[in-house]
Formats: sequence, structure tokens, C-alpha cells
Amino acid sequence: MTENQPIKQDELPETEKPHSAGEKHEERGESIMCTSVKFSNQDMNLLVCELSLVIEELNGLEKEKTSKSKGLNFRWCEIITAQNSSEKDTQNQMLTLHYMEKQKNKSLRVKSVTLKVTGDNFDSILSSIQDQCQKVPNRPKKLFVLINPIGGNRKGVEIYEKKIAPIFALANCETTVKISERAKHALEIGETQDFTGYDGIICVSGDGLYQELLEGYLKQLQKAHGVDINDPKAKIVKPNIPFCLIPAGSSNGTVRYTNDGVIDLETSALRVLRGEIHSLNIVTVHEPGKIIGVCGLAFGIGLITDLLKHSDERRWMKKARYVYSIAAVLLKRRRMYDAQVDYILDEDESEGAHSAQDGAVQPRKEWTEFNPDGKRYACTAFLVSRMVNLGNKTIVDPYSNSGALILDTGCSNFGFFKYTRTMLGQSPAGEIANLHIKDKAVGLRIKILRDEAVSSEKDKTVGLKEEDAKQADEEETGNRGDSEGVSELDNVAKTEKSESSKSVETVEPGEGGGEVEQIEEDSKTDPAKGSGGKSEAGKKRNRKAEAAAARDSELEHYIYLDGEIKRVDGLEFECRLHSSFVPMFGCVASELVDAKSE
Ligand SMILES: Nc1ncnc2c1ncn2[C@@H]1O[C@H](COP(=O)(O)OP(=O)(O)OP(=O)(O)O)[C@@H](O)[C@H]1O
Repeated sequence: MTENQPIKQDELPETEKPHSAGEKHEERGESIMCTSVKFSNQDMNLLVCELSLVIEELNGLEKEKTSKSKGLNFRWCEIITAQNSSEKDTQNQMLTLHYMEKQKNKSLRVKSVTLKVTGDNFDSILSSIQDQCQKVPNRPKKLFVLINPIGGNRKGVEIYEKKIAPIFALANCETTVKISERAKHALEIGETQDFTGYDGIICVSGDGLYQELLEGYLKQLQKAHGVDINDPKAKIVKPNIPFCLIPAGSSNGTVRYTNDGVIDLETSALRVLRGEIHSLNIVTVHEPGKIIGVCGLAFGIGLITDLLKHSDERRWMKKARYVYSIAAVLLKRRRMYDAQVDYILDEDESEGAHSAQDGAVQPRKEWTEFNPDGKRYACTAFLVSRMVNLGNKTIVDPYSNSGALILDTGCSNFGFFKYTRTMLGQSPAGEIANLHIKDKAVGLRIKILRDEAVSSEKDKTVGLKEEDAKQADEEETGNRGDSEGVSELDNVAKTEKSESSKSVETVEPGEGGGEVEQIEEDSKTDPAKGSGGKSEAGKKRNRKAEAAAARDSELEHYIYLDGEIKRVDGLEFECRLHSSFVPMFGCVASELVDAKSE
């Protein structure tokens, strides 16, 4: 495979196990060469065929008609290579076949079998097998490898050297290996590296490094083709070198979705050799006039960002920070924001609002405004893949031509948990009050509106630094001590329990809006609490209100991109989904294959 050849997609057969020689016999194709071998102490034939490598009993063809013959039938994509292992047995000509085998848990493992060649054409049979291995469609000959040394549990380099490099070496893949030296280094590498001649780009990392490398590479590609990547309507050029992620990150979402749920180092490396390629959607995220990110999993604003930022600031709490932040943000400081949201749906996928041929954005539909009363949101998220409802569970289809929008206009905590469980593959959530799901989304525009009254209140506090906002936050959640933290978590459980016993509760828009509204309300009835209040309690409340407003203004400037939070200056974003865009070594989830064949 060379860089400019079209990638042969989805060409490979679905099964991944060598078959007994009698099964699927028709799939072996024409015989190219044959020799006699000893296998399991039996005299057998070794046949190099067009489609497969067959080890079968002598006269297997005739025998097969009457009884099931012993032996194996490997597709070429399953054979890694063949080696001369005669040095282990100088009296005989020994040939070792290295192949991949699918395990019960869907992972792939390297296996070997050694045969004594009793025929007199040892050298030619060996080179014939090696030739066939080189001809496997999409099996790379030259790979570019980028390792994140600090991703996940910081073992990227060790993982690559011990587990991955030997597999690529076995398959005679030439590799160029680089280690990212700092944050965003991958972006620079993507923009500047000459990828000519590479048949695959391998990221030994989590999702973050891969997204950075991809973004840089896309920028390089568009520049070379004179396409303005900053324009959300531009037909951006697709990469034609397939990617693969070796899961060395923390969450490894891309690997999960593209590898049938298997997050396993060896399996990912073997997927590269197997050469099965499917293309993933991406979403480009733009501010007016400029691209600000590329995502392969999800984009979000609001609750999802607030949660991540809250927990990021408490890294010292280790894993407990997630539970703590969920409790703190959901129960105490749920922020609502005003926004105008517009979207485009790909309602007729058969015709395709997006052309799968060139990845161009060709929406046939106009933007539709999503217009709930009051335009208030707790969260807006754009999932890059569709969630497919399989009845008893949901599954992410990363190869669908569209994504899903989640518009939370103030759903209850229980609704939020219920939907989160759905996204993790549990049973479909069904209707949830104030949670609006738009399936087959291909475009999203968000403009955060800053209400004049609130805005002027916030503007007064703009001078307050982020630290002041944090301090207010700490006053509310951080300084209450462990026992109170625990009791808050208890409350989560209680809330969940009580809410689960009734029908989904509707939260009025603004109810979760935090303390600002509450204080404004209080000030109407209690002058001491109002802005003119002179009492110490009143002043303290005012200070807290100002700090909370500053914090909310601050949070309005954070967006969520594939698990990372990013600070941006503007309040207006446009997201465009580019379907079937990034070629990725992987497979289709078995449940989706089953569902489609039903
Ligand atoms: N040498 C380095 N020093 C500091 N940061 C780095 C270095 N190399 C890469 N990074 C940064 O590490 C960040 C996270 O990388 P990555 O996604 O690989 O791991 P992760 O966050 O643990 O996994 P996941 O994204 O799956 O949760 C990226 O944003 C990247 O910029």
C-alpha cells in the first residue's frame, strides 16, 4: 500500500479465526504452491492458495467429501509471517507460522505453529508465504509511531518497546518512532511532519494526543490543498493514511468504539496488520473566523465542562474528585446559561446530507432553531457518533454518518444519571423531562446570550479574577470538611433513590441556576440581603453573589473537547460533522453486525 492508493475499505471477511480445513473450503481460491509437512506427527499438505493458507490431511480434498478433515485454514490477513526455524532442528527443515487468533473475549493474540517441511521446495514455499503476507490489503509496510510518555499510567514508551514493536517487527513493518516532548507537541508534529510514504500513523496514547496529531495533520493537508480549514462550510480534505490508537491513555474512548469494546494493546497492534479499515466521523469546532478544535468523541458546553473543570482543579483528590465534583456541581452549583441553539439534522441518510465520497459538508437542510421557553440550558453536547438503540442496550456506532445532540434545559439529577448510564451502554433511557435528544445531527451552532441585567451584574464582577471565583466556590463546597462532603454524597444517593421512586421530575428552567438567582430573590424580601444591605451577613452575601457571577462568566468561556477542557475567548461556536472522515484500523462492533444482519 502506498500513500496515494485508495484505501480498500471493509474488504475483509468478518470472522477472525482460522477454520478447520474442511470448513469454508471454497474460500481458499486457486492453489499456488504445495508441499508436504509433518504437523502434529501426521503427514499433511501445506497449500499456499490465493485466499488462504491451508494445512490439511493428505488427499484432504477427497477426504473432505466423506469426513471432516483435520488441519487449519488461515486467511492471509490472519498470518503475520513465516520464518525459517531450522536452526532449532538442524536435521530438518522447520517452518514457523506466526498468526493471530481471536479469543473468547474478542481480543486478538499472536500464536505460532512450527511444521517440519518434508517436501523438497522449502525455500520457495517460505518465500511464497512471505509474499502473500506482504500482499494483504492495507497491511502497512511503513509506520509513523508517536508515543505519549505521560498518557494514562505513564507507561507509553515501555508498552511500545515491550509489546508493540516486536509485533510490527515480526510483520516486517518499518517504523519511525517519535516521543512527544510536551503538551501540544503532537499538534506541531501533525502540522510539520512529512507523512509521505507512510502507510499508517500509530498513536501510543489516549484520545487527547491522537486528536492533537490529527488536528495538526488536517491543518497541514488543507494548507497543501489550498482549503481554508477555518471556514466551517469548507470541504475539508480527508486524510488518506489510516490511523490506529494503541490504548495507552486514561479513558481510550476511540479504541473502545473502534475495536468492539476491546481495550487491549496486542489486539490494537494486530488490527493494524489485519488491515481492516473503517472511517470515523469528526466534528470541527469553529469560533467566527477560526477553527478551535477537532473532536472525535464529543463537544460540550455547560454542565459537562463545569464538572470536568471542577474535578480538574481537585486532582489532589485522585479518583475521589469525580464523585466529589458530581455532588458539588449537581447539587450546589448547577449553572444555567442563556443561549441560542441551532442545528442541522441529516434526516435522510440514504441520500446523505454529507457526501461520503469527499467528506464535504453539504447540508440539504437549513439550520433549525431549537427554541425552548426562556432559551436556558444546563448543558449542550454534540456526540460525534450515533447511539444505536438495540432494545436492551445502547451501543455507539462510530461509523454512522451523523451524531447526536443532547440539549439539557434543566433535567433532574436522576434524568442526568439515567442518560449517563445510557451513554455507557446500559438500557435506553426513554423520555427524560427537559432532556432533548436530536438524533442524526450534523451541525450545531451555539451563541451564548448574556442577558443585559445579568450581564451588567456580571460585568461589575469581571474585574474579579478566577481565583476570586474559585474562592467563592471553595466557600460553598470545599471548606465544609470531609464529614459534610460525605453527607452530600449521601444526599446524591437519597436524591436518586427518592427520584427513582416517582416519575421523572421536571426541574423548571433556572431552578438549577445556582445562588445568584436565589440571592436576587432573597433581596426582594429582605433588605438586609439586598445590594444596599449594610449588615455583615448582607455584605457577605453580596460578595458571594458577585464572586459566583464572576465564576459563571468565567465558566462560559470553557468548552469540552473529547475529555479535555479548553479556554476560549468568544461565546459563539459552530460545529460541523464530517462523515466517514478518518480512516482507522479497527472493526465493527459484533452487536452492530448482528443487528444489521437480522
Ligand atoms: N511529554 C509531554 N509532557 C506533557 N504533556 C504531554 C506530553 N506529551 C503529550 N502531552 C499531553 O498529554 C495530554 C493527554 O494525552 P493522552 O490523551 O494521550 O492521555 P490521557 O489524557 O491520559 O488519555 P485519554 O485522553 O484517553 O483520557 C495531551 O493533551 C498532550 O498534549
